[in-house]
Amino acid sequence: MTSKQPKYEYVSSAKLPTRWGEFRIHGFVEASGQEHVALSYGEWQPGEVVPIRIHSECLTGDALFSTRCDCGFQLEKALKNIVEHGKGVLLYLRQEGRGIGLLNKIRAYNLQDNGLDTVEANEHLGFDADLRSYDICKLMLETLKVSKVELMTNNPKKLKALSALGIEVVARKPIDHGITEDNKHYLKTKTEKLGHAFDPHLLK
Ligand SMILES: Nc1nc2c(ncn2[C@@H]2O[C@H](COP(=O)(O)OP(=O)(O)OP(=O)(O)O)[C@@H](O)[C@H]2O)c(=O)[nH]1
Ligand SMILES: [Zn+2]
Repeated sequence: MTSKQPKYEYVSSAKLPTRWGEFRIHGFVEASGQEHVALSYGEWQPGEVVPIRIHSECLTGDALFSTRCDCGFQLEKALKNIVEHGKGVLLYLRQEGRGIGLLNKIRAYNLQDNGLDTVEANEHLGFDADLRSYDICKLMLETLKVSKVELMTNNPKKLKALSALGIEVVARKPIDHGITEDNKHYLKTKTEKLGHAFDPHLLK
């Protein structure tokens, strides 16, 4: 008899107090060994619409205060929104650099310092513009008993990916927070080439 190994595993959870309130952190691991975490706040009934953010790892923006991108600002805003709303989930996916990894992202930044845009830089290095997968979100949300969501994002790919996984996306909440002179060009490129829904007035 053959038994199919689960592709992902839920490992454990613990309290995670933050500057904005006390979350719970949940650990997940993929068969490849890649680790991810989810932060949950508050409680909900089965079938209730829960505000969520799917955030891809950005060490430079999330932890090192970089203003080259909007990631750190969005992360902080998402956690604040969740606490203000009284409930919600942050899925923190460890797919740094849109899936190319930290050191390749630094290579891509170097190319951008020399004139390429964020998409051209990825392509110059031999990668697609965006290598991320959102498949693990299904297990993470199932584990947290979330089936209907309001998604904080400007990225249409995340909406499509969740719907394809059978998660009902009831609404999109824009998260256009953290636009700086350092990241305007990057955000414009994401709007023009990757389909992000940014209000063009904000990027002038
Ligand atoms: N390859 C590459 N990755 C980048 C660059 N700048 C930021 N990133 C990565 O882009 C990802 C941004 O992820 P998210 O915060 O989920 O943002 P998003 O896909 O733009 O979608 P929303 O913020 O939800 O609208 C992170 O993994 C960053 O590390 C870059 O110039 N090149
Ligand atoms: Zn970033």
